[in-house]
Amino acid sequence: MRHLRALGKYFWKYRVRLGAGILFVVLSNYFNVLSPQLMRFIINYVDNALSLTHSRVTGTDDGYDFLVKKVIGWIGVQSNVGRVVIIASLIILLLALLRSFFMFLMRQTIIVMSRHIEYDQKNEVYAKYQSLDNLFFKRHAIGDLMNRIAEDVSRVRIFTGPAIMYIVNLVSVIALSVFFMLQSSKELTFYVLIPLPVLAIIIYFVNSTIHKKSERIQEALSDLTTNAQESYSGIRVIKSFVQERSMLDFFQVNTERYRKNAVSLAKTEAIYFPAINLLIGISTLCTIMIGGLYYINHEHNISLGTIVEFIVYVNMLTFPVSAIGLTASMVQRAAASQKRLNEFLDIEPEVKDSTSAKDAVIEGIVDFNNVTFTYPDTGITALRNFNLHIKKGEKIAITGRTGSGKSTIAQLLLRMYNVEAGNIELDKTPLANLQLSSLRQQISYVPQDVFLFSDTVENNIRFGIPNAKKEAVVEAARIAGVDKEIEGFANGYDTLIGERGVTLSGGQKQRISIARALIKDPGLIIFDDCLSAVDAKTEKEIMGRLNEYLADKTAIIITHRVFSLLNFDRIIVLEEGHIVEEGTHEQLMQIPDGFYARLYARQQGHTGHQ
Ligand SMILES: Nc1ncnc2c1ncn2[C@@H]1O[C@H](COP(=O)(O)OP(=O)(O)OP(=O)(O)O)[C@@H](O)[C@H]1O
Repeated sequence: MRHLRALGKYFWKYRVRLGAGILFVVLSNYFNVLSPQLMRFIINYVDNALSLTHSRVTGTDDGYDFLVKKVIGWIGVQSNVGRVVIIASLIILLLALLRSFFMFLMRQTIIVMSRHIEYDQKNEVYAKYQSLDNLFFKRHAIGDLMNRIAEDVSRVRIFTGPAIMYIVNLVSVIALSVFFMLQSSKELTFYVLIPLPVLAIIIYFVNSTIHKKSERIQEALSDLTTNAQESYSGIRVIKSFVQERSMLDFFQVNTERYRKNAVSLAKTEAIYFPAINLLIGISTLCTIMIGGLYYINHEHNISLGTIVEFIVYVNMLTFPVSAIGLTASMVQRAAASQKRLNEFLDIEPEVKDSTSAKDAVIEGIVDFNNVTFTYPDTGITALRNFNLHIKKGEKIAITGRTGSGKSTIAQLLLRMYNVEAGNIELDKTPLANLQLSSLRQQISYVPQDVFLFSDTVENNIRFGIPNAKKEAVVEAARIAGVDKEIEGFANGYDTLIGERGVTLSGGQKQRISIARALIKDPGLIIFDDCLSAVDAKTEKEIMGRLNEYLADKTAIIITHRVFSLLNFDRIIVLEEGHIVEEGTHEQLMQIPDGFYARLYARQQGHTGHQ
């Protein structure tokens, strides 16, 4: 429960709505509890008037609300019994209308408030995601992250909306009806309420069972969703490896678990409502039986009207009391969800701006000084005492075996992680002293694994510069060597990419992603093996155009293909996180049995005929 305290700021923000909502709930219940009193009046009045019971009616004006007293005073002057009945009935109808009107207002305030809070919370969670670093995303599964923004926030909304409404309703309906019951007859109230503690105990136990079972269902459902999600995204692999059957079997194991839990929950719920109805029925029975006996024996001022009044009160309590269990589980679930949200919102990203971080124009001087870096999640040391100094405008190529630490250099330059030992400087300023947004905005990075959004080609290219002109988009596409293909699409640059649009080839995706980086026109550019999916001839052409574009820029190109690196100022060969060969193409070719020379010879053999 204490976790829900975090919602205090939202309740404060929407205090007017909340306050009005609570008032409307109370008012709607107030008008609701007046009608049984009028019923008592009508029955007693008729009973009296017809003298059916030889003037045994007693207590007719006891315990009425002052408003009811006023109404009775007003209609009591009528001489005709039929008119009194009709007018009183019309007033009961009016009370029902008033009640409904305030119920309408209560939904308009409390439920609307809950939607506002939901909106604010979703934005808060999303903003937090954006501020977190790579490490967080490595440690959490996508499904789990999705759940926070969808499932947890909506469970909390069920608390801020319906649950709060039910709680206020329950408290006010019990308080008001018990108050008027006591006004009417203390003795009868006592007997009518006897079953209630039993009811509360049953509700408590059955509800906690329901809660546990619902949690299990939720877990099973979450596994099921993750399972389905993976199958959809990996459908091509599943089909090509002919694993449909085993995936289906696996899915069925999950659905079976879900079914078992759901059936078990349905069985428990099947006991819940009949049990509540039985106890409420017992209350009604007590009213009729004990009230009847009092009435027959002229005891405790009980009239026929009082008995009817109590029956209506008992029925009035049925729904709110039977909703106790549901409300309690809404609160429990919301508390569990809010706990998860609080834990998440309290996470401090390891990579963040220091107070002294400044916004500076990056020229492109790079220094790695004795950098050692170990990935915190895997414990793999990707760079060891790594030193690299790049002058402004220099073009550096990095090659080396897979896993030798090439991509890590890019990740560290973008400050996706903090280094463990040593330091990295840009333009002779330690990375930690540069504002993260400024740093990342001024470095153009093309990652190894391309990601394009389900949007148009044009918007994907201008992603980093949302207001870039169309000409700039086209120019970036031209340098990246993908303009002709885009123009060949039926909708050109407006072609939609992704699930609802065209499926691009790996090479096309890579080049659009390059265009996205080029449009930023930065001082420092990093390409991480981003031409691996294009053929050697296209790569050479693109490299040719890039050379022009890169003239005054610092560039780091990570690649496994070395034949197009001839013009590079320096080529670096990495092995297990440190440099093993370094120099120009000519210099590296001189190293007998060197990694570069062998790689070059091998690739020349493959590409010589192209
Ligand atoms: N995000 C990560 N979390 C944990 N370990 C990682 C991560 N990225 C890389 N590693 C590990 O760090 C080492 C260096 O990886 P890196 O990606 O820098 O190599 P690479 O030379 O770029 O390889 P490739 O040529 O295959 O892209 C590898 O052993 C890899 O398993």
